[in-house]
Amino acid sequence: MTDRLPHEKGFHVSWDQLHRDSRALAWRLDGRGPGEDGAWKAVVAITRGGMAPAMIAARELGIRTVDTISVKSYEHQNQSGAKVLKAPDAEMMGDGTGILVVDDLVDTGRTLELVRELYPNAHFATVYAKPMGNKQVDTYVTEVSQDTWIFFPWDMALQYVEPYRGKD
Ligand SMILES: O=P(O)(O)OC[C@H]1O[C@H](OP(=O)(O)OP(=O)(O)O)[C@H](O)[C@@H]1O
Ligand SMILES: O=c1[nH]c(=O)c2nc[nH]c2[nH]1
Ligand SMILES: [Mg+2]
Repeated sequence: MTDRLPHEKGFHVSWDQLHRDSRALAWRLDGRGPGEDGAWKAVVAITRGGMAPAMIAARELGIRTVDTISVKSYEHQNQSGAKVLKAPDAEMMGDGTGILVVDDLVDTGRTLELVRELYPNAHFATVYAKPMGNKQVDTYVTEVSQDTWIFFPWDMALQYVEPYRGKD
């Protein structure tokens, strides 16, 4: 996105790390819902990046009702133009009460801002957060600096690298 700072650093997340961090997120949310015994009504993943963390959190918390919201961000000249391409079940969502909305990360906060406008009473959780957007998140696990690009395991592949001293 044009308004993002250049990314000086890279934060590489393996599947194993993502699993551990998503579990840690789930444990922080355990018993904090508005239902009996602090139960949550449902998990809603912001696609696509929120799907793996949402699945892990739903499994940890014993939540079987899982839905998705798809948000597409557009590059407009003067204002943000995020648009919902696919909404979760309206009856289930209501104003968001008891709903755990999960994404992989918050960066500028634009995606969560839009979803928050639609469901103001939902609880917003991400695994990773950058400072620009962290006020949009209720619960997260790890903060990285704004000039860090987070590389997720689904965007990466193992590759051969030359030895430091070159080939024999
Ligand atoms: O805080 P923001 O600046 O809005 O950025 C965060 C969003 O950007 C990425 O999704 P992206 O829109 O790239 O789509 P994807 O999840 O399908 O990869 C990420 O998964 C978050 O949803
Ligand atoms: O893979 C990603 N890494 C990031 O740091 C990021 N910020 C916004 N969208 C992102 N996607
Ligand atoms: Mg996303």
